[in-house]
Amino acid sequence: MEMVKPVGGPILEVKNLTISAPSLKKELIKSMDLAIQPGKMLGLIGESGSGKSLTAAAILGLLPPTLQVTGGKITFMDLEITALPENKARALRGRDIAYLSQNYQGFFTPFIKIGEQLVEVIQSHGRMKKSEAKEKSLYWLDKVSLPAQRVYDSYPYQLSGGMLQRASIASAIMFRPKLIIADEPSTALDVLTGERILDLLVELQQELNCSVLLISHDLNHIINRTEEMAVMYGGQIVEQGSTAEVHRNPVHPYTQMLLQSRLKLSRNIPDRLPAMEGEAAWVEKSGCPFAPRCKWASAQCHEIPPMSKINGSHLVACHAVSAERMKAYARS
Ligand SMILES: Nc1ncnc2c1ncn2[C@@H]1O[C@H](COP(=O)(O)OP(=O)(O)OP(=O)(O)O)[C@@H](O)[C@H]1O
Repeated sequence: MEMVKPVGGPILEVKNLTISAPSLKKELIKSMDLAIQPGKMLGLIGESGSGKSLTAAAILGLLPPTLQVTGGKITFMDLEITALPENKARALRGRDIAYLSQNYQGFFTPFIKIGEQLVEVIQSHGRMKKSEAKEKSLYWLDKVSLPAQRVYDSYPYQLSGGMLQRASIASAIMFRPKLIIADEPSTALDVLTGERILDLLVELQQELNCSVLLISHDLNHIINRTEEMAVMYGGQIVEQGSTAEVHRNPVHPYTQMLLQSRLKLSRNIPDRLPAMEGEAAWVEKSGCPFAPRCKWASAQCHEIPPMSKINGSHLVACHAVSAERMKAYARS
């Protein structure tokens, strides 16, 4: 499939995307706008149930049959993914768009050696002799800092969690994808192994010069590793912009709450961290999704707030952000 990258434009653009569950008469993602620039890492953060994985599934063309895209579109390079027939979407997945999930245990079939599985993946995407496919597999296993030959000859159950996640990364990047969707790739690992996996992802992104959508519920991961970030609540993006700017100047009350409840290294550690009040399931159905947990909520919040520009690429959807406050941010 020939694709042309729009000059100067994003590699992936999600425009006004709405995903619905018709049987439940419910919109799970509402009017979402998101763009990832070539060679950049964008972090998507939100509590459980906010819609991060559904966004990933829609980009991959893998929404369950009970859900539908009922508005908007997703464009990758110059292709409208949301309008692609399944065979074309399948050709895109695993080749131009790679997917990494937290479920590395389920990535490989248990009783087939890793090497055999990698060779099969390579051969399924094009003609290549087995010996060449083996060489390619060993190259990428080595690239993710694994003892290549040993892992190639191992069954999945013979590897540790961190090694398996590295092997799944090798499999995902073997075709030098233009976009990697990493959905909580470190969540199921211990803290240090998880950090190393994220470091590896950043290294590979720079080496391959590809774009990454890093999905996480851990704000530290997003702040430490991404250039742009988007904050999701109840199926909507409530704030987005450069990570440094959103970190320095969080404007949406939800982003502020997330940042306040973050664990930081400090000499003066408080006895108790400020807890985030309420539950992620408290979502306003027809207005600002965060209204039920927001201390600034007013009657106006029964309507969906438009995205307003704070400065540069920094955008926020909040009625409580007054014009004066925006001007003050723009001046700071
Ligand atoms: N097949 C489905 N049918 C109906 N509702 C669904 C379906 N899949 C997901 N949902 C709902 O859509 C919302 C978003 O789910 P999603 O899995 O995208 O959340 P998430 O932010 O990825 O959460 P987590 O961090 O726990 O994975 C949730 O309320 C979830 O219950």
